[in-house]
Amino acid sequence: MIRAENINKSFGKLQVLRNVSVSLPQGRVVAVIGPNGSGKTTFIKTLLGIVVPDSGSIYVEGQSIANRHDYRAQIGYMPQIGRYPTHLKIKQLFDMMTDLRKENAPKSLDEDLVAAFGLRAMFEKPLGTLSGGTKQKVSAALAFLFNPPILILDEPTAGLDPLSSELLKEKIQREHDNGKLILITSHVMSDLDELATDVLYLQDGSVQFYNSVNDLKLETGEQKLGRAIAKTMSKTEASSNLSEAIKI
Ligand SMILES: Nc1ncnc2c1ncn2[C@@H]1O[C@H](COP(=O)(O)OP(=O)(O)OP(=O)(O)O)[C@@H](O)[C@H]1O
Repeated sequence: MIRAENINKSFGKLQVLRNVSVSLPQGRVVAVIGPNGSGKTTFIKTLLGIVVPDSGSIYVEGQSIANRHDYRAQIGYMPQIGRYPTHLKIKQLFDMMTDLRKENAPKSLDEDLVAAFGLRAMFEKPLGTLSGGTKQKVSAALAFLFNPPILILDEPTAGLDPLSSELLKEKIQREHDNGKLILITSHVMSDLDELATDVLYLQDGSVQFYNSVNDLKLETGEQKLGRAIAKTMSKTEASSNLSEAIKI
């Protein structure tokens, strides 16, 4: 469970997150969506402690993350672009990560994705020589490796071939069935339609809405998530235009 309270973040004059407050419970797959530059990755990075908010608080399993790092062991993170030391081989990266986690690593590693993606056959390849998609596979396999209760996946299927994308979605679904909290940012609506239980929509750094997928579909009468979101957005815009008009 993650709770964010009144998160604000600016980079110079640009305010990227505005009073973001949300509760993200275990057992949900929350799609974090919004236009390019709306603050999705920045929000995710505040949860991971990579970006420190200017104000507001974040709690993981009820405990504030301020000035702590140990909570990170509960989160598996797949970045939008994995940047790894180029000379390191895949095997060395996995060994290094396992070594770093030694004290709080689980008894058995989750190597489902290592097997599904056939990564073992590439273990001796230096990371700098890998294709973009293969690097994505390494990032995905690492995110799931320590069986964390929370997964944060930034554009997980971008750059993956169709089969690998399906394998990753099947894995996400299995971990959802295991009761994990999974946050996904993606612009691929069909993927989110298959996976998400909830939608957190950010625009200009503010939460426009945070609803369950079922409610969004019921309220709009739309069966497809993309259409349900578009309809919800047009209602939100219409109501904000109306309130602007009333002010005038
Ligand atoms: N470290 C930084 N320094 C300055 N500006 C930043 C930094 N990180 C992000 N920004 C700016 O903050 C805004 C939000 O960026 P962010 O990456 O969070 O958006 P996003 O919603 O994830 O976008 P996309 O859909 O394109 O991935 C952008 O205008 C971006 O240029």
